[in-house]
Amino acid sequence: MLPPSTIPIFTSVASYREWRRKVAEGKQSVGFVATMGALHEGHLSLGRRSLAANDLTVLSIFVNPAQFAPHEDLATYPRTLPHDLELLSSLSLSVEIKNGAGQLERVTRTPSAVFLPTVPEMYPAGISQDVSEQKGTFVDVKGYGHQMEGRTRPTFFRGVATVVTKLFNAVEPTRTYFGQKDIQQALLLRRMTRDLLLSHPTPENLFIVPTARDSSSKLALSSRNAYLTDNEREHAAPSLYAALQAGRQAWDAGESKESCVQRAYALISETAEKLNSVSGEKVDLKLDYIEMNAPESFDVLGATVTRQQWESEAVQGGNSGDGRAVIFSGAMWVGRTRLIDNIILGNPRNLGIME
Ligand SMILES: Nc1ncnc2c1ncn2[C@@H]1O[C@H](COP(=O)(O)OP(=O)(O)OP(=O)(O)O)[C@@H](O)[C@H]1O
Ligand SMILES: CC(C)(CO)[C@@H](O)C(=O)[O-]
Ligand code: BAL
Repeated sequence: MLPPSTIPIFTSVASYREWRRKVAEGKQSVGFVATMGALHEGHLSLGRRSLAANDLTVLSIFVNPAQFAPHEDLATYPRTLPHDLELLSSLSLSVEIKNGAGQLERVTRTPSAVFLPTVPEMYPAGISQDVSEQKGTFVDVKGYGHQMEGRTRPTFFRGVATVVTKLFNAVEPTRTYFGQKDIQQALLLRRMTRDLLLSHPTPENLFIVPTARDSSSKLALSSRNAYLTDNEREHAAPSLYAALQAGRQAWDAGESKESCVQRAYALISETAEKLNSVSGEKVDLKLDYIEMNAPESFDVLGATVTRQQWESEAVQGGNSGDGRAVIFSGAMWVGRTRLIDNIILGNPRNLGIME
């Protein structure tokens, strides 16, 4: 039984498509936000971007087994559907639009539909989390899924690209919105839409929305933050963003990549030492990686590269010269919770990140 919702919920591709067909007759634009639920302000910020630019907004909630490795947290991933639906019911945005007579009119937009498919609906042939057992059709964005997050989660992007292709095929969005928090995911999906010649959405219509953060600690909002204890959330988790900021300062001051990464490492080590020297609840803080990567290839920057060298090097496709962007990202374990975060060194607009 589904919890009550003021927004229509579609649990099958067929029922969604029937609704979508009627919408298409009215030639209305459809904005789409894909989520795994346990919604928070980060998801809502994506929703608002969609409401601002589209006649209709569809959100999906689907915890995709294919992107979790067998040892990962699929079973315990937070599932909070009633609360998610409440949040979506109170999501609205007042926008000015041109009416049929060409006059400006103020209207209030709210989400139009929630796509809430079951696992068999998304994987009719079944799905194993073990890639060696999988059969059928999968989408692999070759060459872009093994760096950064892909080093620790080698099958993650295959699972993401596969499910997002299915979601795009089902939802047929005009525009779609992904979060900068998962920057590799967003850039890889944009590449996928280009490589697969998708029309719903086109690559230009895949938008990347800046990371929503806790207003005081600056911790990136994330569904998995629900795993954190109060102590971990307050004292340990914010050190990842602080470490990235320390590295940024060094980059801006002209230090080499290696030195920037070391400064970031140092900040996390100091935090870990401090936490372990005070009595009380033990906080187990372990860095997975902190690295700088080129946004076009995800290649790791050379150890001696400085900002000046990076900006003076020519690259194809707009991301060169002043403000040439670098992805500075990291992942860290706080107890049993794996957190990720990133900042863009240089101009985020060079990567098509919204303001
Ligand atoms: N803090 C955030 N700011 C902006 N976008 C976000 C934020 N957190 C998640 N998103 C985006 O919301 C979309 C759905 O993400 P998802 O449902 O996995 O949430 P999540 O908080 O990233 O969960 P997890 O803890 O599993 O990483 C993705 O495009 C993701 O990048
Ligand atoms: C894009 C996505 C919804 C695919 O399952 C997921 O990876 C996420 O929530 O970021
Ligand atoms: N937001 C990314 C989803 C995942 O970690 O599985």
